Parts: sequence; C-alpha cells; structure tokens
Amino acid sequence: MDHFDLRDGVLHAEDVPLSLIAEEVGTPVYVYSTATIERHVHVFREALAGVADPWIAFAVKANPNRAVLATLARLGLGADVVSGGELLRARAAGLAAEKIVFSGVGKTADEMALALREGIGQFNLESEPEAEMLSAVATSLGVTAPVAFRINPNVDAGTHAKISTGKSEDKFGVAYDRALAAYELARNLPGLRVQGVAVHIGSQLTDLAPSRAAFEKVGLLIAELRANGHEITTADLGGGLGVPYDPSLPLPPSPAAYGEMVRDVTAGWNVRLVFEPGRVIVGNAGILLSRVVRVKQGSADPFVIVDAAMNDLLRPSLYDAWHHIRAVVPRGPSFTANIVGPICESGDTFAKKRPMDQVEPGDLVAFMTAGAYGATMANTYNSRPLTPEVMVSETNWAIVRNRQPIEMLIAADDLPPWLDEEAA
Ligand SMILES: Cc1ncc(COP(=O)(O)O)c(C=O)c1O
Ligand SMILES: N[C@@H](CCCC[NH3+])C(=O)O
Repeated sequence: MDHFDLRDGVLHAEDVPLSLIAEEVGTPVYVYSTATIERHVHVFREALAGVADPWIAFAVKANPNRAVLATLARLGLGADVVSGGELLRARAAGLAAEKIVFSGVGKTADEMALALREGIGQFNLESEPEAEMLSAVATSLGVTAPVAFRINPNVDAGTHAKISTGKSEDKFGVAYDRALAAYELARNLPGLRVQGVAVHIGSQLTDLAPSRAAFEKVGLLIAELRANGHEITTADLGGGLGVPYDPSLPLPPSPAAYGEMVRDVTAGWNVRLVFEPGRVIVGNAGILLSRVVRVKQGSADPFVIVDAAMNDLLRPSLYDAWHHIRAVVPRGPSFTANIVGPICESGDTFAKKRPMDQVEPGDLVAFMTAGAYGATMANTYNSRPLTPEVMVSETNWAIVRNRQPIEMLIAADDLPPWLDEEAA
C-alpha cells in the first residue's frame, strides 16, 4: 500500500486524508505521494548498486506531470522522452538536457531540431531513414548528434500484445539482422556520433527471461560493433519492469532481482548503462480517487456507478487491465459488483463480478496503482473535463493540474467564419 496508508479504517495519502482532497478538489482526482516516488527511486537505485554510474532516464510517458518530473529532477534522474512535448515538459521541470534520451519511431525534423538545440544526451534511432533525417538536421544546425540505434531483438516479452515492443512484427527498432549495416550507414553520415546500443521489449514485464535474452543480444552486438571499429560507450536497456496490480497474482520480479540479472548479463561490457523505468517508479505512487454516484441493481450483480470513467483511467477498457478498487472508508462486509463509469459505452467498465468493499452512494473509492499511464492517457470523451491531479508531501498537498472547467473546453473550439456570425 506504500504511503497510501490505511489508518483507523481510513485511507490516507501520507498524512493527508483523502476525504479532504475529495471535498476541496472534487472527484475524480489523481493523488500522488511524493514519499512513495522518492522511495521507489531509492529502491531502483539500490537495486543497481555495483553498476557504475547508471543513467536513470525516467520514461516521461508514464507520468508527465510537471510536479512529478520536478520531484524526479530533484533526485537527479534523467528522462526518456518520445515527443517534443515531453522534451519541453522535462526541461520545464528542471531535468538536465544531457540526461535526456529521445526514443520513438516517428521523430520529426522539428522535434530533432528542438532536441539538438536543447543538447540532449542521446537519440535512440529506430530506423535508417531516421538516421538520415537526423544527419541532415544536425548538419544544417552545425552540431553533432549523439546516437544509439534501438534494435529489435525479436523477443516475446510475454506481456499484453498492445504494449509488447520487441517482436519482429512490432514497429519498434531496427531488425537485429540489419543492425550492423545501420551502424555502418550512421558512421558515414555527417553530424552523427555513434555512441550506443538501445533496446526496450515492452511494458509491465513479469518475467525476467525475455529481458535477459534481449540484453544478451545487445552484448553480442556491442562486441561485433567494436570489432568493426565502432566506439560504443552506452547501452540503453530500456524500461518495462512490472508492478503488482492484482494482489491475488504472484509478484512481478523485484527491482533487486532485475538488478542482479542486469549485473550478471552486462559484466564486462564496459559501457555506461542507461535505464528507462516508468511504471515501477510512479505506478504505485498514485491513486485515482472517485465517488460512488449510485448503486443500481442489475438482473444479476449490482452495478456500482462511480464518477470516474474510461476517459479518466483508460487502462481497463484498453488492455482489460486490472486495478484494485477499494473503499476509502470500508463499511464492512464485501459484496460482488460490476464497477462502471458514466460514459455511454459498455467498455466503460472497470471491473466485472468483483468482490469489493460494501459501498453506498457518496462513498469514496480509490483505484490503486494508478500513478502510471493514468492521468497521462486521460481525455475529454463525452465532454468530460480532464482529470485534475494532486500531489501530497507529508502534511502538505497541492493541486498540480487543475480540473479544466467545461467552459474552457468549449472556448477552445474556434468556429469557422461562416458559422461565427450565426453563433454570435
Ligand atoms: C522506449 C521506452 N522506454 C521506456 C518505457 C517505459 O516502460 P515502463 O513504464 O514499462 O517502465 C517505454 C514504455 O513501454 C518505452 O516505450
Ligand atoms: N500505456 C500502457 C503502457 C505503454 C508503455 C509505452 N511504451 C499501459 O498503461 O500499460
């Protein structure tokens, strides 16, 4: 439960009762614990003890809230970004440019120019044409881009198909058997300085064996590249370590076990290792706080209708993801219910036939493990405002992204000239 503690039957975020936040900010609202984020960074770092000078680049996509990024910046982390927007957010939060790596298959020339001007630490290139584009952009700016190729090791990560990234049919990385040729190409392109190899096979990984297999391929490639005269100084092992969502399932590998595997596979590589953890840092540092609107009897199990919906937390409807849902103040015996949101799609279902705490209209419920890929995937479907976010630190708490009033969403739409007059 980390720092969302149950005390006297009440769920607290650090030392702030969630009921206070719900009253003042309204629901649904994401709540993050600073202490839990700090602890997770500490645990991840400890797990890498013995790895010389690890470069920990937080995967910004997992939680790009500026307060979260600023917390990580204060702890000395870098960032893995996948868009110009993420890069700007990371910089605005105070993350050092030289600790930023830039991943993604579709970087545009504008995004490359932005990253070059900022002076980021590494571009993880995902194709030969991307190398050619970066070479042209860097040359036009008169700078040199530090690059690695992300290779596709053709390894099945054993995770949900939509978040698996290391199989040959996935769009990511350069096919392993094309890698040597890609490095030859890059060596001869002006404006590029080849420095590393990168890999990332997927997210919510619950078995270390596929990662080990992928890393072993990276090790072989580094040896071949060096034999061909390339100077390889970094190896980016990506992110992906899973977190516990469903308490009835076996625990995913611990950061310590992951660290041990990494040390074992990379012994003798003589490179600076880069890590891109996202979920493992923030997943269990956040909850989505919601209120029960009503309980409706179905022909079988009751429907608990809450004020959070698939637009606030997309994971259950997109990946059939499981989030533990608990009453903030338990009322005693559990019952079996379907937990749903108000959106007009049957996919707006958080849990089916779920044994859960007894709840009544007005009660607060917490969706646990919602700190990663929660608020960042929220949207305004059904013209619902974007979910606000709150950060707690000991006895302090603050809104770190406000709920946008629906008036703002309406005002954001411009009318074309031929409708403008009519509306006015
Ligand atoms: C390139 C890259 N790095 C890092 C991550 C972070 O993954 P996770 O949040 O599972 O650690 C992802 C997402 O899967 C990614 O695509
Ligand atoms: N959005 C996914 C993770 C995607 C990882 C991105 N590479 C999830 O919620 O599980």
